[in-house]
Amino acid sequence: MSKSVMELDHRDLAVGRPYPERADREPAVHDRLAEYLAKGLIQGPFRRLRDPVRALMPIVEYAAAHENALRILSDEELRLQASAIRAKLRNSGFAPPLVGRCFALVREAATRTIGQRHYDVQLIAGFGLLKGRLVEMATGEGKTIAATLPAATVALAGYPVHLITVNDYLAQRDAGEMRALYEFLGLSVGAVVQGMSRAERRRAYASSVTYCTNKELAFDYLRDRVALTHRSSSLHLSLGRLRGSLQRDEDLVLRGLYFGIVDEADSIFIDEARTPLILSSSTGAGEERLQCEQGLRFASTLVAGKHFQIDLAERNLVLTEEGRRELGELTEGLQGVWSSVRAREELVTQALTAMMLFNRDQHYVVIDGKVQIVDESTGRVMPDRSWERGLHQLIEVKEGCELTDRRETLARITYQRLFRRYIRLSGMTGTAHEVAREIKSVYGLDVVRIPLNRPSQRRVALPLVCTTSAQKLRIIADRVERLAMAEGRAVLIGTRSVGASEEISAALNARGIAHALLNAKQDKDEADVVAAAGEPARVTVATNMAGRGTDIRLGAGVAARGGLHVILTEYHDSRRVDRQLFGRCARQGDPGSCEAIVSLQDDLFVIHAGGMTRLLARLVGGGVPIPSRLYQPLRWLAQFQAERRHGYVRVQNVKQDRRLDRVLAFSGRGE
Ligand SMILES: Nc1ncnc2c1ncn2[C@@H]1O[C@H](COP(=O)(O)OP(=O)(O)OP(=O)(O)O)[C@@H](O)[C@H]1O
Repeated sequence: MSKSVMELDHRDLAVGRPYPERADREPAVHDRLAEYLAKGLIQGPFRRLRDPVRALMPIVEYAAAHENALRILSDEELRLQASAIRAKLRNSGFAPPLVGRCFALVREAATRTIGQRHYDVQLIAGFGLLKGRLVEMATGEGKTIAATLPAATVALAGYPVHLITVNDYLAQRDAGEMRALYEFLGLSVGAVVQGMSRAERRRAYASSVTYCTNKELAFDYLRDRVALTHRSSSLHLSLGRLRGSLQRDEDLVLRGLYFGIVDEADSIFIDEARTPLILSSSTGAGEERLQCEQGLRFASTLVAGKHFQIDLAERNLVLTEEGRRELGELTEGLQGVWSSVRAREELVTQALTAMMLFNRDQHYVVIDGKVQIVDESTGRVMPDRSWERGLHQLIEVKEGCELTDRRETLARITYQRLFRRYIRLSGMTGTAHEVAREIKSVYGLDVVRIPLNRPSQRRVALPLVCTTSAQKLRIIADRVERLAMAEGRAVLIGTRSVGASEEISAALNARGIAHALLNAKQDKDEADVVAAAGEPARVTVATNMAGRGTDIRLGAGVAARGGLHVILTEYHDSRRVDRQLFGRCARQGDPGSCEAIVSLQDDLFVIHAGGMTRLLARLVGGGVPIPSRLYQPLRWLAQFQAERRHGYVRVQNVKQDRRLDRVLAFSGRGE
């Protein structure tokens, strides 16, 4: 039976293969049965007695034992300690007493370089990460610094470490803020972000610790897979390297998948795991523009409900029998793609999808005459990505843009499969327990909840549910006027789409309320906008770009006035994402408050709980909303339905992956 991630010790990291990664095989049925029985019969009765946090606590004592001795050393002597511990880690592995000593060293180095001393709870979290757990640390509890403990320990032992996060801003910020610490210990740091050349990427991945995003990592890995498949086998790779004939540096960018620490792990493991990553190459636009224009023209003559059915919740669209007949008549006598029944139905279905299911400033933005996809979970544009099967070109024609070339798939992978290939994987997030079961079954990671460093002072107000969007905008503007203008607090308003952020911005402008806007279209000054968001009377309107990971520091006097106030203007498909937005306030024991001001016209309610929403709208009429728990069942139902649908897509993704795996194994190809 293959070892689980938790059972590995440092020797497992020292695999001698040229491109180390874990073989990604489904466990055999008898192995799964044995594991199930062992858990149920042996561990089951004692489960309640086992406290996963308690098992990690001894690390605090081990580290404390070295603290005084390290504190009196000069910088030079401390650096010598760091180089002395390298060989020990390499030879004796990650035994808790040695890890404790290493953590004490990193803690002392952090105090001297970045002016922050790891809290005890951060040592516990760091040890959990080193052991391959998914640690749940509440928002703002300092995951960035906690991750430096296992990252530096594994890097000192000589193995490459990847710190994977959700966007370029965070990858760059974290690498920049932690650089002095790593360099003090004799380690190098790299960051991989969009737009970097292969040589720059290779240099960054050659560093001891590399900060990167899930997307950059996945595409770099896919490119390596393609390069590797072009060689006859990994045997060839080893022989080539032995002979020195293989120019490894020319075609591979990564050094394999050793130790991966995934930040915002629920977002990457769950929310982003609905779409497989596809590496494609250009095949030339050719006749496409004309076809797309014809497709959109035919599509616009078809009638919803009669010629096609739309399912907004599933984001799905199908032609009816009548629609097919109508299309046959419309295209009668036409040549090329229109003469094939299958091809024309596919093209017109995609044209309808482009028209009905993809909205500008929600699913994409048009910047410099180009259609750019907006990632719904992070609120950011993804300039290198395009939709498949002609959809991207149809949207370009719909928006009157230049047509980009059609793409052909070269390789594909799901996040589920990619991350299982790390020899040791761990993760951290503020919001994991809702999805702990899925994370355990798909990635093999146990969730450990880390206690707070200081009690939270966050005040969560009851939600306010307005009847209409217009009423919602009015109430939000009132609230901002009172909290920011009159009381001088900092206010962050979170929206779900670029369009919604612009609507709120317009409503604030109409009242003369100065504010900063941060969305996929205005992301140039992101670091400056975030840096100023905690200043007195500052108002910031942002999409999810300012959701996860963003650390808003309070300006002078703001804490005394109540801290940052966060307004959520639309519930997300998942409660976890709502909690992430609320987590921007009241960090590290600061004061802060948050509330939801939403409307019965929000997409989440209309699409996923339409019946209940209409009923409530009738009952309430157009009255002034009062904060209430009354709407909780509506929120619960809508988010439950949305999550259930996303869960279904993820399961299908994993199944398709397994099917592809079997087919590719049969045909002898890698990916
Ligand atoms: N040990 C420490 N000493 C001093 N300041 C700290 C310490 N740990 C964290 N902080 C500060 O706390 C703030 C929050 O840290 P960080 O952004 O890493 O939290 P987080 O857990 O990643 O939050 P989120 O869940 O929102 O991503 C930062 O300003 C950071 O500098």
